[in-house]
Amino acid sequence: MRSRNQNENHQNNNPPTKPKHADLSETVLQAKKLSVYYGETLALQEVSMDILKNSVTALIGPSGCGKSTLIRCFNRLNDLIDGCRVEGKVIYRGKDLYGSKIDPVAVRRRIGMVFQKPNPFPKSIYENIAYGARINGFKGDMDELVERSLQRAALWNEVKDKLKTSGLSLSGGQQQRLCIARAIALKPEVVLMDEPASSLDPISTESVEELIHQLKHDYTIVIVTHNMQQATRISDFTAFFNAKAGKNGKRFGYLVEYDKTEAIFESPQEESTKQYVSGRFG
Ligand SMILES: Nc1ncnc2c1ncn2[C@@H]1O[C@H](COP(=O)(O)OP(=O)(O)OP(=O)(O)O)[C@@H](O)[C@H]1O
Repeated sequence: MRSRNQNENHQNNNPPTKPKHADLSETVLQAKKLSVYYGETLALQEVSMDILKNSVTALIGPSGCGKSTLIRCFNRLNDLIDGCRVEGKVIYRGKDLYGSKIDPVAVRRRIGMVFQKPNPFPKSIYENIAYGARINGFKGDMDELVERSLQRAALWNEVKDKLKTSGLSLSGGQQQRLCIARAIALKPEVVLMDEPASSLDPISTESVEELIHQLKHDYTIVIVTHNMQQATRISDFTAFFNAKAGKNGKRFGYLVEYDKTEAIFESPQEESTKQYVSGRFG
């Protein structure tokens, strides 16, 4: 637990981990002194934070402070980036996801990802859900899984009469809900979302936000967003990241402050958080 007097000049020697007033919640994911390098360049320094079950945690901060880098660590997507190296740990269900015996594909089944731009497969709406389930060995009633996943993603009523048409024929907002349906069909415990509404119009954004709000009853959600109103609307906890130059002059990201969302926006403890959430920088 962070001290309210902690000074960010401490350079994360004693970083915040749990948001305040959240001690009773169960920790699902835990970053422990997590640093990420691209080649020799430090991108993110020693992040320690707990992600709490059945909550929405927003990662906010100026461009380049490492939000996407961090969220990709939570399901080992950074493995797919050449030259990306991770130090420290990500603990999920008592195991370090970066341990030698961990299968990253299995990790991504439990910890799904929804990206900024909707990326449905060039297949039918039905197959967008069924394909992933099938290759992951699903043997149950596929029609039922497709319907349930689309229901859960608040898309069923709009697509139930055209399940055979291409997922690419849907609007941007519908495509993003299809991608969310595809992610939850695999029954993940955690859903990571990297700016899931930033390419959507306001009405589609509202429906995706409403969906996120509902999904947290069954899933744990971590979302990167540049939209601070969105963070206040949908998240329970907010982590503010910033970037600064190291001795070599290169900038790296670090966690400044992590707390309940209302505390971050109404009574932030760090000056840079205050400036960021009031729109004075970034
Ligand atoms: N694939 C990559 N290869 C090399 N460097 C990268 C790569 N991805 C990110 N970086 C660098 O890592 C740092 C953090 O980038 P990242 O995209 O994680 O920040 P961000 O906070 O998500 O930014 P934004 O808000 O602009 O999306 C930046 O300096 C960026 O240039």
